[in-house]
Amino acid sequence: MAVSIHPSVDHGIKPASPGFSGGMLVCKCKDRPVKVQISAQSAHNHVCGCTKCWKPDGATFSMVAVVPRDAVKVVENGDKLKVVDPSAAIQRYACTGCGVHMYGRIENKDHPFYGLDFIHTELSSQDGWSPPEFAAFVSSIIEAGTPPDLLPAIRGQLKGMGLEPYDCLSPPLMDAIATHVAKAKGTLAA
Ligand SMILES: N[C@@H](CCC(=O)N[C@@H](CS)C(=O)NCC(=O)O)C(=O)O
Ligand SMILES: [Zn+2]
Ligand SMILES: [Zn+2]
Repeated sequence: MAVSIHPSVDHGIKPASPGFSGGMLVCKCKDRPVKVQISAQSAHNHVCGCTKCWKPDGATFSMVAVVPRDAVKVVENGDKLKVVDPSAAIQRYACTGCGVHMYGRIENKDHPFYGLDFIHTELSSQDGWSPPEFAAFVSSIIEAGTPPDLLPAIRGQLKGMGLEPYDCLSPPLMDAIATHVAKAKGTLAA
């Protein structure tokens, strides 16, 4: 039986709208919801199976994308936000009322993804965000409680949806990380 990958992809993946330039992320609190204004189209959207990324109820994967950090502005009820794990590379700001992660920020200037914030575009009622392109950290769903013997079928399900499964990030993103590291070490090919 097919699992729910994520509610935003289970019934088809919506395409990006040309010229789309952002929207409002809203948490799930009825009272005083946290609102975060995003003033850019998302990039590198993907589903992530890791245990750290926020997943809606019933979903096996999170859906997560990046935007430039200066395109992220907390506009309402930011007093409800708290960093989930201050020791993580990505500081995930979660609503203390409903538990939803509103954005994730990297403060380490040497990190390959410094300057990009992580967001869950499903928290916005606007259509037109860039769609997920691949599935990351697929094997990590086992750590979150998925039976290991379901993995071959889940990888097949992801492929059938056009979300190529990887057990880390996609090859272009892994190459970008390695290029950053090689530059820092002085080993990048000329
Ligand atoms: N197997 C681990 C993988 C965690 C992991 O490395 N997640 C990736 C993808 S979001 C990452 O970049 N994490 C950095 C961080 O959480 O700060 C888990 O599921 O907890
Ligand atoms: Zn909330
Ligand atoms: Zn993740």
